[in-house]
Amino acid sequence: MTTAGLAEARGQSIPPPDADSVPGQSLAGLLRPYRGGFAAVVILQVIGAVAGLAPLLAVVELGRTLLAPGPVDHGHVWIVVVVGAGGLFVRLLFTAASSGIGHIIDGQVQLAFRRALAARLGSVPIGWFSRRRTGELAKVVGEDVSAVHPFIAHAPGELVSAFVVPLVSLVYLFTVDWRLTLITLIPVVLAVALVPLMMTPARLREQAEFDRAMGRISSSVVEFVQGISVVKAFGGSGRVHRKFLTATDDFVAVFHRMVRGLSGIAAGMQLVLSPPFVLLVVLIGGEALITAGGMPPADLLPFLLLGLGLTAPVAALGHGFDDMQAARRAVGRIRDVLDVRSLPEPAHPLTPQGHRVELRDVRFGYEADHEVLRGIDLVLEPGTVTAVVGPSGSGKSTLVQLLPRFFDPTRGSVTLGGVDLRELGSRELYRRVSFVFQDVRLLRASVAENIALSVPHATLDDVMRAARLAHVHERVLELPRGYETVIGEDAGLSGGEAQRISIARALLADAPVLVLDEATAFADPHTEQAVRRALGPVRATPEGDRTVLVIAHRLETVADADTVVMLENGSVVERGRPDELLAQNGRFAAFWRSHRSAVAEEADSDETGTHETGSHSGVRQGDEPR
Ligand SMILES: Nc1ncnc2c1ncn2[C@@H]1O[C@H](COP(=O)(O)OP(=O)(O)OP(=O)(O)O)[C@@H](O)[C@H]1O
Repeated sequence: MTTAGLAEARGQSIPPPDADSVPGQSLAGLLRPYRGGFAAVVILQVIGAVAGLAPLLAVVELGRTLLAPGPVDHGHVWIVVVVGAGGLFVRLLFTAASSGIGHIIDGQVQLAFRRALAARLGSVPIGWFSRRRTGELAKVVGEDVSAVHPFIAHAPGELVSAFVVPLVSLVYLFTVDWRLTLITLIPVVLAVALVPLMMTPARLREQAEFDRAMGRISSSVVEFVQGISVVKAFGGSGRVHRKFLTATDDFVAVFHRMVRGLSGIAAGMQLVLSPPFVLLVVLIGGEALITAGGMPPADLLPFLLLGLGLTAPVAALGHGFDDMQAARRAVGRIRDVLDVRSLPEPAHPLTPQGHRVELRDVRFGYEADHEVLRGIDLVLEPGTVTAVVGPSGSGKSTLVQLLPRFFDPTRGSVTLGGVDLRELGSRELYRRVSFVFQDVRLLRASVAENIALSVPHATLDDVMRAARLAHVHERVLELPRGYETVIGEDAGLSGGEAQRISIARALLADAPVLVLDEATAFADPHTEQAVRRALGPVRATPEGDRTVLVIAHRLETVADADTVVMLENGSVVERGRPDELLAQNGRFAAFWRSHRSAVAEEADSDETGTHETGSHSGVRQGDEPR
């Protein structure tokens, strides 16, 4: 059973979000409210960029005035100096304002992204989490959202200024001398001409190989880190280490190939955009025009000063390219999460009558072309325990997860008290259905809070009563701060203890429908008693007899069940009372016999001391409460 325990904690405790609080927003939709802000950033940046030309033009004008024959016009010089200084001041003021607004918008956009992601994560099917690692989701909400920073805070302003300044300069230079302007553009034209050479199929193939080689390194590191205990215990470190070395060697080869292909073009680009080359072109062209074309020497000055700025757009496109690529990939991952379909909430929720559970021709597959449940018909009567048994992979976990609506069936329906679960509000659903699965998730909160997740107003007496029923009270009292002990901080719990806390949680919730996956990994006597307590004989709840569905692993649970359902390959192959099924000597009887001999063998090996306890498997403790 793989379902994230996060789901368990959520299902029993955190109120599901209201349907209308879940925004079905796309990225464009999220950015729409900031259109005005982006416009302000761009306008302020344009004004700042244009004003920034004033000091340069002032220098040009000063040069011309001072170099002109005849007496110097001091009044004119002063005006030019003041205009230049004023331009500089305006530039600083407006670009600072533009950058400030850009950063404020960035903060707001990041907050909006994180809120949208949180809302979406709160509304996706709980089962969706089972296929994702917590770290992967934390990366999307944390790092990936932060990675949009250059995209939102810097790109609009920087790009605008990188294009506006050369454009205005060009217009001005054309008015001075159109011939030298065209000559000054030669480096830009050469640089642009080199760009297609970076995009040839061979270069793109090398880029793709580079990405793949990076991916191989990352996955070999992840494999090593995640499986470090298994790798160490089973001596596989050599193999994993070799895999890492091969991945890095591969990467070096791919990187060399890519650099060899690109280096000539990149060097050429650097050369033509470099200030010495630009100045050389301007000087050679200017000199030719002065001597042969009759251009006044003072007119060379603006080209020397402004010519260097003309290459800025090309440089700007290259500069920050990696950041922008990273931001694009991050935005893609954010969009993937925002695009996950929410579990629809009914517009007009219905109220179930009683808590009879019925599955009618239920079909379900995680992938479209592979059905895991193939037409299940099942009725769970109140006051009865139904045990699901079957070989590994037969679909037991998938089946029971449909009751707390981890997924909706792809065909057929699951009803509770005559109401399709899809017509039931999720608050109502989790009030009526509680579950204890193997993958227990305890929050980094006190023991009392962990038990009272689903009933936040429960008194300490209620909590202790539930803990006693779940046979964990004595153990809690031994913890450093009793019920106030913060799990994962003040103390850790064994797998069985965590399982019992989770059972106490379900017992306190006292929901009329209980779904339980009996964990054999924590088969200590206390946990077994807790499971037995959860299954009965105290089956009555304030709302009538409890309906229980259990994935049974222990023979006692199977024998005590009212009904046994034998699953094979996603279909019910036998069902009935356990003794009757045994008497029929069919599939269940065969399964029972092989199970019993396996248990006997295990007991023998226990006696010889070779039994594995697996005490911590499937338990995550000390997660931050949400
Ligand atoms: N999250 C998932 N994504 C894709 N396939 C899944 C997922 N969870 C289970 N499956 C597949 O669905 C099938 C049924 O799995 P399920 O866990 O329901 O069986 P099970 O009877 O509970 O097995 P076990 O007793 O080993 O826990 C298996 O083939 C499994 O690989």
